[in-house]
Amino acid sequence: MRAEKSSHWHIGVIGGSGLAAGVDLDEAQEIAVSSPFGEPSGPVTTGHIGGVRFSFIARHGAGHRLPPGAIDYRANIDVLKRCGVTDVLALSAIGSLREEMAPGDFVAVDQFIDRTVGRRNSFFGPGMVAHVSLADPICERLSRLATAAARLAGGNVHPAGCYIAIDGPQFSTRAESRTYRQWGADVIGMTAMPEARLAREAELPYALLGMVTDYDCWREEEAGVEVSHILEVMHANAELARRTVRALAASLPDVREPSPIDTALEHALVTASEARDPELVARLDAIACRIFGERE
Ligand SMILES: CSC[C@H]1O[C@H](OP(=O)(O)O)[C@H](O)[C@@H]1O
Ligand SMILES: Nc1ncnc2[nH]cnc12
Repeated sequence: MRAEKSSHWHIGVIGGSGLAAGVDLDEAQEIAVSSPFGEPSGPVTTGHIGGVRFSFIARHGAGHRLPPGAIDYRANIDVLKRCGVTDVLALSAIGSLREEMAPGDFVAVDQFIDRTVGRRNSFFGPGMVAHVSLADPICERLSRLATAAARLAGGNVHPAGCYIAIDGPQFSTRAESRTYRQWGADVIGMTAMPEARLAREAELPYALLGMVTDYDCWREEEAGVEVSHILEVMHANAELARRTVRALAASLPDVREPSPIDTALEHALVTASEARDPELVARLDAIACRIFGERE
């Protein structure tokens, strides 16, 4: 028998731009957790809301120190997993590529187009190869719960949307913005990839609530997006994000039923035992604890 996840929820919240102050947790404790994959964006704040455990990490670090390309997404996911997180809710500022997704709205992202390059996008590699499925990159259950919570908190929520991840740090050109619309992308950001890929490899159900801050630059008659505007919108909406997290805590079922994502690595590992790199396997002690805790 492989170790099962606990039947208690432990939600990891990744707070994006304008949300570094975190969520209000009871008996909050800040802990520095280290990762064999690198330097996480900062400490993890762990605590609870009404009996549900939450752990929070600020994606860009305290004071928004890190640009999207310098965030160690692997370390962030690894430390959340080490803290015992069962599910991850990511909160992000997003640009809208659709008229109907207006600034101030939430979008519960359900698909991605990944245009990022050169970011470390896997925990696996030579000596331990894994191919997880990413057809449905978002946990439908957590996304549904988060959507309902954001509505209860007073948000206008679009229940689906395709997020295109760009490297940045520059915003897009008008030609790119128009192209992404033609590709079927609904919203744009710089951080959800490889974050969502890595959460899947870590067997962590992942949902992304984006808060629309701008219309990027595809509306020809308007000036392109400016970061000062994005941060203004996010600061104005930070309380809505915090209320959403509280509403989520109140609405989670008492018992966390297992998710198929809890066993995403089950048939994904392809490297024969004798061909495995022991050093890499050791680094996977948290990410693949369910597998290696038993076999190695
Ligand atoms: C500060 S504006 C651009 C910045 O905001 C978004 O970050 P996050 O997803 O962490 O909220 C966007 O992806 C860019 O990194
Ligand atoms: N227009 C935009 N492009 C990329 N990332 C964003 N984050 C918020 N708005 C954005």
